[in-house]
Amino acid sequence: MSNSDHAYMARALELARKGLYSTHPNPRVGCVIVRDGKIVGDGWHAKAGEPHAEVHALRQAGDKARGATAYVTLEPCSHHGRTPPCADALIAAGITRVVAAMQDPNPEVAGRGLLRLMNAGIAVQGGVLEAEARALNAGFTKRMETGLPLVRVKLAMSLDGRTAMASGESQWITGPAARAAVQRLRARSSVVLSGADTLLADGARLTVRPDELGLGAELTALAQARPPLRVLIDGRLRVPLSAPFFQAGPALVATCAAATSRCRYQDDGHELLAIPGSSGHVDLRKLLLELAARGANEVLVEAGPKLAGAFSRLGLVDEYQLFVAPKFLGSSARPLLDLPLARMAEAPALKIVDMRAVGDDWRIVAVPDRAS
Ligand SMILES: Nc1nc(O)c(N)c(N[C@@H]2O[C@H](COP(=O)(O)O)[C@@H](O)[C@H]2O)n1
Ligand SMILES: [Zn+2]
Repeated sequence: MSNSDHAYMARALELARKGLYSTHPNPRVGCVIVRDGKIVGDGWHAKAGEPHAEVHALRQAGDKARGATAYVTLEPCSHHGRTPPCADALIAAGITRVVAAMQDPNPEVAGRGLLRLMNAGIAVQGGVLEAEARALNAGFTKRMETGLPLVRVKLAMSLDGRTAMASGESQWITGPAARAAVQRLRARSSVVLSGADTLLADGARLTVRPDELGLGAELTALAQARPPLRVLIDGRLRVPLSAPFFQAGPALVATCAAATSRCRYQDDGHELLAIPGSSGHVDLRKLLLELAARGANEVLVEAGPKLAGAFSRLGLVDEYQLFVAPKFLGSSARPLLDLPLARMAEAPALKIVDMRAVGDDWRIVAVPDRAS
Protein backbone atom coordinates (compact mmCIF):
# COMPACT_ATOMS: atom_id res chain seq x y z
CA MET A 1 0.00 0.00 0.00
CA SER A 2 1.44 3.40 -0.95
CA ASN A 3 1.04 6.57 1.11
CA SER A 4 -1.28 8.00 -1.50
CA ASP A 5 -3.50 4.86 -1.46
CA HIS A 6 -3.78 5.35 2.29
CA ALA A 7 -4.59 9.07 1.96
CA TYR A 8 -7.26 8.62 -0.76
CA MET A 9 -8.91 5.80 1.20
CA ALA A 10 -8.89 7.98 4.31
CA ARG A 11 -10.77 10.62 2.29
CA ALA A 12 -13.24 7.97 1.03
CA LEU A 13 -13.85 6.93 4.65
CA GLU A 14 -14.44 10.54 5.63
CA LEU A 15 -17.13 10.71 2.94
CA ALA A 16 -18.61 7.36 4.00
CA ARG A 17 -19.07 8.71 7.55
CA LYS A 18 -21.51 11.29 6.20
CA GLY A 19 -23.93 8.38 5.82
CA LEU A 20 -23.72 7.52 9.52
CA TYR A 21 -27.30 8.64 10.25
CA SER A 22 -29.13 7.68 7.10
CA THR A 23 -28.00 4.65 5.07
CA HIS A 24 -29.48 1.79 7.11
CA PRO A 25 -30.30 -0.95 6.17
CA ASN A 26 -27.49 -0.27 3.70
CA PRO A 27 -23.85 0.20 4.71
CA ARG A 28 -22.06 3.56 4.89
CA VAL A 29 -19.82 3.80 1.82
CA GLY A 30 -17.57 6.46 0.30
CA CYS A 31 -15.71 6.59 -3.03
CA VAL A 32 -12.94 8.74 -4.50
CA ILE A 33 -11.81 8.64 -8.15
CA VAL A 34 -8.25 9.72 -8.85
CA ARG A 35 -6.50 10.38 -12.17
CA ASP A 36 -2.95 11.68 -12.57
CA GLY A 37 -2.71 12.44 -8.85
CA LYS A 38 -5.92 14.52 -8.78
CA ILE A 39 -9.35 13.73 -7.33
CA VAL A 40 -11.69 13.94 -10.31
CA GLY A 41 -14.82 12.63 -8.59
CA ASP A 42 -16.07 11.65 -5.17
CA GLY A 43 -19.29 10.58 -3.54
CA TRP A 44 -21.02 8.80 -0.69
CA HIS A 45 -24.09 6.70 -0.25
CA ALA A 46 -26.82 8.71 1.51
CA LYS A 47 -29.93 6.57 1.56
CA ALA A 48 -31.14 3.08 0.58
CA GLY A 49 -32.77 3.20 -2.84
CA GLU A 50 -30.57 6.09 -3.93
CA PRO A 51 -27.33 5.70 -5.97
CA HIS A 52 -24.34 4.02 -4.38
CA ALA A 53 -21.17 5.96 -3.59
CA GLU A 54 -19.40 4.75 -6.76
CA VAL A 55 -22.21 6.04 -8.99
CA HIS A 56 -22.10 9.52 -7.43
CA ALA A 57 -18.31 9.61 -7.88
CA LEU A 58 -18.46 8.36 -11.49
CA ARG A 59 -21.12 10.94 -12.37
CA GLN A 60 -18.89 13.70 -11.02
CA ALA A 61 -15.79 12.37 -12.81
CA GLY A 62 -17.50 12.00 -16.21
CA ASP A 63 -14.95 11.27 -18.97
CA LYS A 64 -12.08 11.77 -16.52
CA ALA A 65 -12.90 8.34 -15.03
CA ARG A 66 -11.22 6.68 -18.05
CA GLY A 67 -7.84 5.30 -16.91
CA ALA A 68 -8.46 6.40 -13.29
CA THR A 69 -8.26 4.60 -9.94
CA ALA A 70 -11.39 4.21 -7.79
CA TYR A 71 -10.99 4.05 -3.99
CA VAL A 72 -14.06 2.49 -2.36
CA THR A 73 -14.58 1.75 1.33
CA LEU A 74 -16.58 -1.38 0.45
CA GLU A 75 -16.22 -3.83 -2.43
CA PRO A 76 -18.28 -2.57 -5.39
CA CYS A 77 -21.55 -4.50 -5.64
CA SER A 78 -22.19 -7.08 -8.34
CA HIS A 79 -25.92 -7.67 -7.85
CA HIS A 80 -29.16 -5.97 -8.80
CA GLY A 81 -30.68 -4.72 -5.55
CA ARG A 82 -32.69 -1.52 -5.42
CA THR A 83 -29.97 -0.20 -7.80
CA PRO A 84 -27.84 -1.82 -10.57
CA PRO A 85 -24.33 -3.26 -9.99
CA CYS A 86 -21.55 -0.72 -9.38
CA ALA A 87 -18.90 -3.13 -10.68
CA ASP A 88 -20.51 -2.85 -14.14
CA ALA A 89 -20.63 0.95 -13.89
CA LEU A 90 -16.89 1.10 -13.01
CA ILE A 91 -16.03 -1.20 -15.94
CA ALA A 92 -18.19 0.80 -18.37
CA ALA A 93 -16.56 4.06 -17.24
CA GLY A 94 -13.06 2.76 -18.09
CA ILE A 95 -11.66 2.64 -14.53
CA THR A 96 -8.37 0.71 -14.65
CA ARG A 97 -7.65 0.14 -10.93
CA VAL A 98 -9.95 -0.37 -7.93
CA VAL A 99 -8.77 -0.19 -4.32
CA ALA A 100 -11.33 -1.49 -1.80
CA ALA A 101 -11.05 -1.29 1.99
CA MET A 102 -13.03 -4.47 2.67
CA GLN A 103 -15.00 -7.23 1.01
CA ASP A 104 -18.80 -6.83 1.05
CA PRO A 105 -20.16 -9.31 3.67
CA ASN A 106 -23.52 -9.34 1.84
CA PRO A 107 -23.78 -12.96 0.57
CA GLU A 108 -25.20 -11.56 -2.68
CA VAL A 109 -21.82 -9.91 -3.32
CA ALA A 110 -19.12 -11.54 -1.10
CA GLY A 111 -16.15 -11.25 -3.47
CA ARG A 112 -18.11 -11.40 -6.74
CA GLY A 113 -17.79 -7.65 -7.27
CA LEU A 114 -13.98 -7.78 -7.11
CA LEU A 115 -13.92 -10.92 -9.27
CA ARG A 116 -16.02 -9.24 -11.95
CA LEU A 117 -13.61 -6.30 -12.00
CA MET A 118 -10.58 -8.60 -12.28
CA ASN A 119 -12.24 -10.57 -15.08
CA ALA A 120 -12.65 -7.28 -16.94
CA GLY A 121 -8.88 -6.67 -16.70
CA ILE A 122 -9.06 -4.12 -13.86
CA ALA A 123 -6.24 -4.18 -11.27
CA VAL A 124 -7.78 -4.82 -7.86
CA GLN A 125 -6.37 -4.32 -4.39
CA GLY A 126 -8.16 -4.95 -1.09
CA GLY A 127 -7.55 -4.35 2.61
CA VAL A 128 -6.52 -0.67 2.60
CA LEU A 129 -7.72 0.83 5.94
CA GLU A 130 -9.80 -2.30 6.42
CA ALA A 131 -10.11 -2.01 10.23
CA GLU A 132 -11.53 1.52 9.94
CA ALA A 133 -13.99 0.46 7.22
CA ARG A 134 -15.13 -2.54 9.30
CA ALA A 135 -15.63 -0.37 12.39
CA LEU A 136 -17.85 2.02 10.41
CA ASN A 137 -20.09 -0.83 9.27
CA ALA A 138 -19.82 -3.19 12.24
CA GLY A 139 -23.61 -3.48 12.48
CA PHE A 140 -24.15 -4.18 8.77
CA THR A 141 -21.30 -6.73 8.83
CA LYS A 142 -22.63 -8.50 11.93
CA ARG A 143 -26.13 -8.71 10.43
CA MET A 144 -24.83 -10.12 7.14
CA GLU A 145 -22.53 -12.63 8.86
CA THR A 146 -24.70 -13.79 11.78
CA GLY A 147 -28.29 -12.70 11.16
CA LEU A 148 -28.17 -10.59 14.35
CA PRO A 149 -27.80 -6.81 14.64
CA LEU A 150 -25.07 -5.05 16.62
CA VAL A 151 -26.48 -4.32 20.09
CA ARG A 152 -25.37 -1.19 21.88
CA VAL A 153 -26.56 -0.60 25.45
CA LYS A 154 -26.64 3.00 26.63
CA LEU A 155 -26.53 3.57 30.38
CA ALA A 156 -26.40 6.78 32.37
CA MET A 157 -25.09 6.58 35.89
CA SER A 158 -23.90 8.63 38.82
CA LEU A 159 -20.35 8.47 40.14
CA ASP A 160 -21.59 5.91 42.67
CA GLY A 161 -22.87 3.67 39.86
CA ARG A 162 -26.60 4.35 40.28
CA THR A 163 -29.06 5.00 37.45
CA ALA A 164 -32.33 6.12 39.02
CA MET A 165 -33.82 7.00 42.36
CA ALA A 166 -35.73 4.24 44.18
CA SER A 167 -38.95 5.80 42.82
CA GLY A 168 -37.73 5.18 39.26
CA GLU A 169 -37.03 8.88 38.66
CA SER A 170 -34.10 8.92 36.22
CA GLN A 171 -34.40 11.90 33.89
CA TRP A 172 -31.68 14.51 33.68
CA ILE A 173 -28.86 12.67 35.46
CA THR A 174 -26.51 13.88 32.73
CA GLY A 175 -26.06 17.31 31.14
CA PRO A 176 -26.98 18.70 27.70
CA ALA A 177 -23.77 17.57 25.90
CA ALA A 178 -24.30 13.96 26.99
CA ARG A 179 -27.96 14.17 25.98
CA ALA A 180 -26.94 15.40 22.51
CA ALA A 181 -24.50 12.46 22.26
CA VAL A 182 -27.38 10.09 23.11
CA GLN A 183 -29.49 11.76 20.44
CA ARG A 184 -26.74 11.00 17.90
CA LEU A 185 -26.58 7.39 19.11
CA ARG A 186 -30.32 7.15 18.50
CA ALA A 187 -30.05 8.76 15.09
CA ARG A 188 -27.38 6.33 13.86
CA SER A 189 -29.37 3.29 15.01
CA SER A 190 -31.89 1.28 13.00
CA VAL A 191 -33.82 0.53 16.18
CA VAL A 192 -34.11 2.21 19.58
CA LEU A 193 -35.50 -0.20 22.12
CA SER A 194 -36.76 0.01 25.69
CA GLY A 195 -38.87 -1.85 28.21
CA ALA A 196 -42.17 -1.30 29.97
CA ASP A 197 -40.60 -0.43 33.34
CA THR A 198 -38.61 2.47 31.86
CA LEU A 199 -41.50 3.87 29.89
CA LEU A 200 -43.88 3.65 32.83
CA ALA A 201 -41.31 5.28 35.13
CA ASP A 202 -40.13 8.22 33.06
CA GLY A 203 -42.50 8.59 30.09
CA ALA A 204 -39.63 8.26 27.57
CA ARG A 205 -40.52 8.79 23.90
CA LEU A 206 -37.20 7.50 22.44
CA THR A 207 -37.46 9.92 19.53
CA VAL A 208 -34.69 11.69 17.61
CA ARG A 209 -35.06 15.42 18.19
CA PRO A 210 -33.44 17.29 15.28
CA ASP A 211 -32.75 20.46 17.28
CA GLU A 212 -30.77 18.47 19.88
CA LEU A 213 -28.57 16.53 17.44
CA GLY A 214 -25.92 19.18 16.94
CA LEU A 215 -25.39 18.14 13.29
CA GLY A 216 -25.36 20.38 10.20
CA ALA A 217 -28.51 20.98 8.15
CA GLU A 218 -27.72 18.32 5.50
CA LEU A 219 -27.10 15.45 7.93
CA THR A 220 -30.00 16.49 10.17
CA ALA A 221 -32.40 16.39 7.22
CA LEU A 222 -31.09 12.94 6.22
CA ALA A 223 -31.39 11.65 9.79
CA GLN A 224 -34.97 12.96 9.97
CA ALA A 225 -35.82 11.19 6.73
CA ARG A 226 -34.62 7.88 8.16
CA PRO A 227 -35.60 7.81 11.86
CA PRO A 228 -35.00 4.63 13.86
CA LEU A 229 -37.82 2.21 14.52
CA ARG A 230 -38.92 2.61 18.15
CA VAL A 231 -39.45 -0.74 19.83
CA LEU A 232 -41.04 -1.44 23.20
CA ILE A 233 -40.64 -4.79 24.88
CA ASP A 234 -43.80 -5.22 26.89
CA GLY A 235 -44.39 -8.90 27.69
CA ARG A 236 -47.69 -8.29 29.44
CA LEU A 237 -48.84 -5.14 27.57
CA ARG A 238 -48.66 -2.86 30.61
CA VAL A 239 -47.86 0.43 28.86
CA PRO A 240 -51.11 2.23 27.93
CA LEU A 241 -51.61 3.58 24.43
CA SER A 242 -51.96 7.03 26.02
CA ALA A 243 -48.25 6.94 27.06
CA PRO A 244 -45.98 9.62 25.46
CA PHE A 245 -44.06 6.81 23.66
CA PHE A 246 -47.17 5.87 21.65
CA GLN A 247 -48.24 9.47 21.16
CA ALA A 248 -44.85 10.25 19.54
CA GLY A 249 -45.54 8.18 16.39
CA PRO A 250 -45.78 4.62 15.08
CA ALA A 251 -43.92 1.99 17.11
CA LEU A 252 -43.41 -1.74 17.34
CA VAL A 253 -44.42 -3.57 20.52
CA ALA A 254 -42.85 -6.97 21.15
CA THR A 255 -44.93 -9.05 23.53
CA CYS A 256 -45.72 -12.57 24.58
CA ALA A 257 -49.30 -11.63 25.41
CA ALA A 258 -52.08 -13.14 23.30
CA ALA A 259 -52.65 -11.53 19.91
CA THR A 260 -56.20 -10.51 20.88
CA SER A 261 -55.06 -6.94 21.58
CA ARG A 262 -53.50 -6.52 18.12
CA CYS A 263 -56.37 -4.43 16.74
CA ARG A 264 -56.16 -1.84 19.53
CA TYR A 265 -52.51 -1.15 18.62
CA GLN A 266 -53.05 -1.33 14.86
CA ASP A 267 -55.92 1.17 15.06
CA ASP A 268 -53.45 3.63 16.62
CA GLY A 269 -50.82 2.96 13.90
CA HIS A 270 -48.55 0.63 15.91
CA GLU A 271 -47.50 -2.96 15.26
CA LEU A 272 -47.88 -5.70 17.84
CA LEU A 273 -45.38 -8.50 17.35
CA ALA A 274 -45.88 -11.74 19.26
CA ILE A 275 -42.54 -13.24 20.26
CA PRO A 276 -42.97 -16.34 22.39
CA GLY A 277 -40.99 -16.33 25.63
CA SER A 278 -41.27 -17.66 29.13
CA SER A 279 -42.82 -16.23 32.34
CA GLY A 280 -44.08 -13.15 30.55
CA HIS A 281 -40.60 -12.31 29.18
CA VAL A 282 -40.05 -11.85 25.45
CA ASP A 283 -37.26 -14.06 24.02
CA LEU A 284 -34.68 -11.36 23.33
CA ARG A 285 -32.61 -13.38 20.89
CA LYS A 286 -35.68 -14.18 18.78
CA LEU A 287 -36.63 -10.50 18.81
CA LEU A 288 -33.14 -9.50 17.61
CA LEU A 289 -33.28 -12.09 14.81
CA GLU A 290 -36.63 -10.63 13.73
CA LEU A 291 -35.29 -7.06 13.80
CA ALA A 292 -32.25 -8.08 11.73
CA ALA A 293 -34.53 -9.85 9.24
CA ARG A 294 -36.26 -6.48 8.85
CA GLY A 295 -32.89 -4.84 8.08
CA ALA A 296 -31.76 -3.57 11.49
CA ASN A 297 -27.98 -3.09 11.58
CA GLU A 298 -27.59 -1.31 14.94
CA VAL A 299 -29.96 -1.61 17.89
CA LEU A 300 -29.70 0.89 20.74
CA VAL A 301 -31.02 -0.41 24.06
CA GLU A 302 -32.09 2.35 26.45
CA ALA A 303 -33.56 0.37 29.27
CA GLY A 304 -33.60 -0.05 33.01
CA PRO A 305 -31.45 -2.46 35.02
CA LYS A 306 -33.68 -5.50 34.44
CA LEU A 307 -33.87 -5.41 30.64
CA ALA A 308 -30.30 -4.15 30.14
CA GLY A 309 -29.15 -6.85 32.59
CA ALA A 310 -31.06 -9.51 30.63
CA PHE A 311 -29.35 -8.49 27.36
CA SER A 312 -26.02 -8.63 29.18
CA ARG A 313 -26.64 -12.02 30.88
CA LEU A 314 -27.60 -13.57 27.52
CA GLY A 315 -24.34 -12.36 25.95
CA LEU A 316 -26.27 -10.28 23.39
CA VAL A 317 -24.44 -6.97 23.97
CA ASP A 318 -21.68 -5.81 21.62
CA GLU A 319 -21.01 -2.42 23.17
CA TYR A 320 -21.84 -0.49 26.34
CA GLN A 321 -21.99 3.30 26.22
CA LEU A 322 -21.82 4.54 29.81
CA PHE A 323 -22.46 8.19 30.55
CA VAL A 324 -21.13 9.08 34.00
CA ALA A 325 -22.47 12.18 35.76
CA PRO A 326 -20.64 13.98 38.58
CA LYS A 327 -23.33 13.18 41.16
CA PHE A 328 -23.99 10.69 43.94
CA LEU A 329 -27.51 9.25 43.96
CA GLY A 330 -27.11 7.41 47.24
CA SER A 331 -27.48 3.87 48.45
CA SER A 332 -31.25 3.57 47.99
CA ALA A 333 -30.98 4.48 44.29
CA ARG A 334 -31.12 1.76 41.63
CA PRO A 335 -28.05 -0.11 40.39
CA LEU A 336 -26.83 0.06 36.81
CA LEU A 337 -27.61 -3.52 35.79
CA ASP A 338 -29.61 -6.30 37.34
CA LEU A 339 -26.82 -8.87 37.28
CA PRO A 340 -27.03 -11.28 40.18
CA LEU A 341 -23.39 -12.40 40.47
CA ALA A 342 -22.11 -14.41 43.41
CA ARG A 343 -18.39 -14.65 42.65
CA MET A 344 -15.80 -12.48 40.96
CA ALA A 345 -15.18 -15.27 38.44
CA GLU A 346 -18.74 -14.78 37.13
CA ALA A 347 -18.22 -11.06 36.38
CA PRO A 348 -18.29 -10.49 32.61
CA ALA A 349 -14.88 -9.32 31.36
CA LEU A 350 -14.97 -5.98 29.55
CA LYS A 351 -12.45 -3.89 27.65
CA ILE A 352 -12.65 -0.11 27.74
CA VAL A 353 -12.10 1.10 24.17
CA ASP A 354 -12.78 4.81 24.61
CA MET A 355 -13.22 7.30 27.43
CA ARG A 356 -13.73 11.04 27.03
CA ALA A 357 -15.32 14.06 28.64
CA VAL A 358 -18.69 15.10 27.23
CA GLY A 359 -19.57 18.46 28.72
CA ASP A 360 -19.53 18.01 32.50
CA ASP A 361 -20.00 14.22 32.18
CA TRP A 362 -17.79 11.37 30.96
CA ARG A 363 -18.48 8.79 28.34
CA ILE A 364 -16.97 5.32 28.64
CA VAL A 365 -17.27 2.85 25.76
CA ALA A 366 -16.71 -0.76 26.80
CA VAL A 367 -16.98 -3.99 24.84
CA PRO A 368 -17.08 -7.62 26.01
CA ASP A 369 -13.54 -8.97 26.23
CA ARG A 370 -14.21 -12.18 24.33
CA ALA A 371 -10.52 -13.16 24.51
CA SER A 372 -10.51 -13.58 28.31
N1 LIG B 1 -20.05 -0.85 -2.82
C1 LIG B 1 -21.21 -0.33 -2.33
N2 LIG B 1 -21.39 1.00 -2.38
C2 LIG B 1 -22.48 1.52 -1.83
O1 LIG B 1 -22.62 2.85 -1.84
C3 LIG B 1 -23.46 0.68 -1.27
N3 LIG B 1 -24.58 1.20 -0.71
C4 LIG B 1 -23.25 -0.72 -1.30
N4 LIG B 1 -24.18 -1.57 -0.81
C5 LIG B 1 -24.26 -2.96 -1.13
O2 LIG B 1 -25.40 -3.17 -1.96
C6 LIG B 1 -26.51 -3.58 -1.14
C7 LIG B 1 -27.66 -2.66 -1.34
O3 LIG B 1 -27.99 -2.60 -2.69
P1 LIG B 1 -29.17 -1.64 -3.19
O4 LIG B 1 -28.94 -0.28 -2.59
O5 LIG B 1 -30.46 -2.24 -2.74
O6 LIG B 1 -29.03 -1.64 -4.68
C8 LIG B 1 -26.03 -3.59 0.29
O7 LIG B 1 -26.61 -4.65 1.02
C9 LIG B 1 -24.52 -3.79 0.09
O8 LIG B 1 -24.24 -5.13 -0.17
N5 LIG B 1 -22.11 -1.19 -1.81
ZN1 LIG C 1 -23.15 -0.68 -5.63
